[in-house]
Amino acid sequence: MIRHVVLDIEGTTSPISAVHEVLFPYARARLEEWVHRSDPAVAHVVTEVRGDINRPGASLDEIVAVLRRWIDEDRKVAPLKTLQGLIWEHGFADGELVAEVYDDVPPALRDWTAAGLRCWIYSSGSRKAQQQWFGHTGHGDLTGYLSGYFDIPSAGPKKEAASYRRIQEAVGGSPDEFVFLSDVAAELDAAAMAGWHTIGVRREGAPEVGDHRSVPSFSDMRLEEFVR
Ligand SMILES: CSCCC(=O)C(=O)COP(=O)(O)O
Ligand SMILES: [Mg+2]
Repeated sequence: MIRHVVLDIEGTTSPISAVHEVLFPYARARLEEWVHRSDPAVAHVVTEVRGDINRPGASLDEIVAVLRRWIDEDRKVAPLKTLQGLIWEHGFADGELVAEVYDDVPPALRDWTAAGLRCWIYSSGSRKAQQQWFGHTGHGDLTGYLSGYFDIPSAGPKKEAASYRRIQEAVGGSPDEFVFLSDVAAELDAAAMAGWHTIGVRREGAPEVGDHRSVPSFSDMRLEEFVR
């Protein structure tokens, strides 16, 4: 029986454009100023970037250039995601950023949690970013429906089966109690390899998701199919 619904963000709960055309440019425009801040969390990010590029002596200007390139290439790497999360946190607090979630997401979260399912987020965005995102949506604060958040540092990359096993171990329960919803076939493949149920979410115009059962929106998922 399904007990845990694990959700991807970009392309699943939220439009890809909300991440790529709003969040990414917001962080990109502020990177330079942030990298030069004397803040221990930022210093940790800088050290991690230097390690990732194997250049312990890289200047801050070089770090900024690397981070900008990673944003442009949509690289899902931990130091970039951590720094983006720090920058976005301020944007949400100031009211400059509001998270866009599809209209069908809040009622589905409400219905699933009311039926006893636990809902979790697994995204490449940092946990801080995920919490800010669901705390500041155009539909209000949705964090009350969420049991927890997983990101690259806490679970691992989304296209590796081991990451889903780590989430399952952290949450508890057997693999067949988990269902993962995502728009990316390789992520669904990895979850299926870990023994999870999978549902492809194909928002308008989205590509196919291989052999996984798919739905165009959360409203098209009948709860009884989950809890049977
Ligand atoms: C709102 S969290 C930030 C989303 C993000 O940075 C990202 O890269 C989206 O990755 P996902 O794993 O949700 O596709
Ligand atoms: Mg996605």
